[in-house]
Amino acid sequence: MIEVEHLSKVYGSTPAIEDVTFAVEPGEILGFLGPNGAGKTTTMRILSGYLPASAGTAKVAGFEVHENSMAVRKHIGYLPETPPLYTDMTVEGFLHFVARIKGVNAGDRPNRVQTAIKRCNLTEKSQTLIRKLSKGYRQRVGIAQAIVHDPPAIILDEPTVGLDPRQIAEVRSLIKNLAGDHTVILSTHILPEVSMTCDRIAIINKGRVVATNTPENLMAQLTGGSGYELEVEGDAADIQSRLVIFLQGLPNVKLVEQAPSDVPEHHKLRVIAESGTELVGRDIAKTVVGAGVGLYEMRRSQATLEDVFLELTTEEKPLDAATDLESDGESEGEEAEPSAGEAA
Ligand SMILES: Nc1ncnc2c1ncn2[C@@H]1O[C@H](COP(=O)(O)OP(=O)(O)OP(=O)(O)O)[C@@H](O)[C@H]1O
Repeated sequence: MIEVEHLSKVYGSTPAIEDVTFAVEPGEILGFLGPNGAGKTTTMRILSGYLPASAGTAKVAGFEVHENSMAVRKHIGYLPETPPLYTDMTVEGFLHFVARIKGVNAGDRPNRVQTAIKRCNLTEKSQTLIRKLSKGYRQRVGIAQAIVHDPPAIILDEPTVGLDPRQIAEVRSLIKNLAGDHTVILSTHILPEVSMTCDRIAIINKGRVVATNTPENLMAQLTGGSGYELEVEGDAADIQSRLVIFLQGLPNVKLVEQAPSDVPEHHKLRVIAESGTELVGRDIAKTVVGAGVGLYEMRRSQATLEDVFLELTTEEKPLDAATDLESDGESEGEEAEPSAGEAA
């Protein structure tokens, strides 16, 4: 449904994205995750047909975004970071207006507008002027304008920014309900957002896609993934010379790390599994006891999405072959300012 190949964008002499490649399957929700300034908005604006790329291609529903930008706008719903709303219109009036400019037939418009209003829980506000709405309701109108023409692909740039926790939960469940019938790309730098909402994640850092995979696979591939955390009691020299060495000799153990502890004789260890393998907890417990060390506590630890994100965006360390990696790309392009009225 969405295919991006070797896409680059340069603003003046500043590269914003370089050689970005990924695909989104029909009905899938892809989380586009990256720190501030990573290039998420730039990629989304190119995909929506509002910004020309400097190099590479992007196709939505089979249409090349630059060559067929009008067709793309009909097949895509776009919610920019700041929804462009005509605040002197009522919710329903604005959605009729957007439906018209998106090419929905006059006969179909009332039905499409009512469907978008219902899906976004806007029924009680449908006759309210947009300027009188709270931020949460405005965001829902932003999503309603993105789906009113029933596009197969929807692109949402930071859809929950500035919302309160209840509104965030509502917007997330709305997005989940859109999947299946629609292909969704959701940009965010909020980690729980992607793990709760998305089927797959593309992590972008400094303009490059550094990983694309399911959240589970990313966590499984992470170096220093799953393992056990131990709290043990004993002489520091014994821990170092015996226990750590014994633990390191167990099958599938990649590394044994020692964390600082405030209490003397009380030590915290982390036993980390080789990528893609599991450790046997019973063997670890036996090893501790066999080394003559007291075992206070032992619990499984799993790499979190935050670990993955920090590892990939702090050091730009690529994952293994199951992850899409991008190579260098060169491009040139023009300066572009965000255009007004992107939704419309
Ligand atoms: N109109 C512009 N002119 C010049 N440089 C720009 C322009 N828009 C973005 N950039 C630069 O391009 C890079 C990518 O910006 P972009 O807005 O795409 O990142 P982002 O991942 O969406 O960030 P954020 O999460 O902060 O919105 C940044 O270095 C930014 O400063």
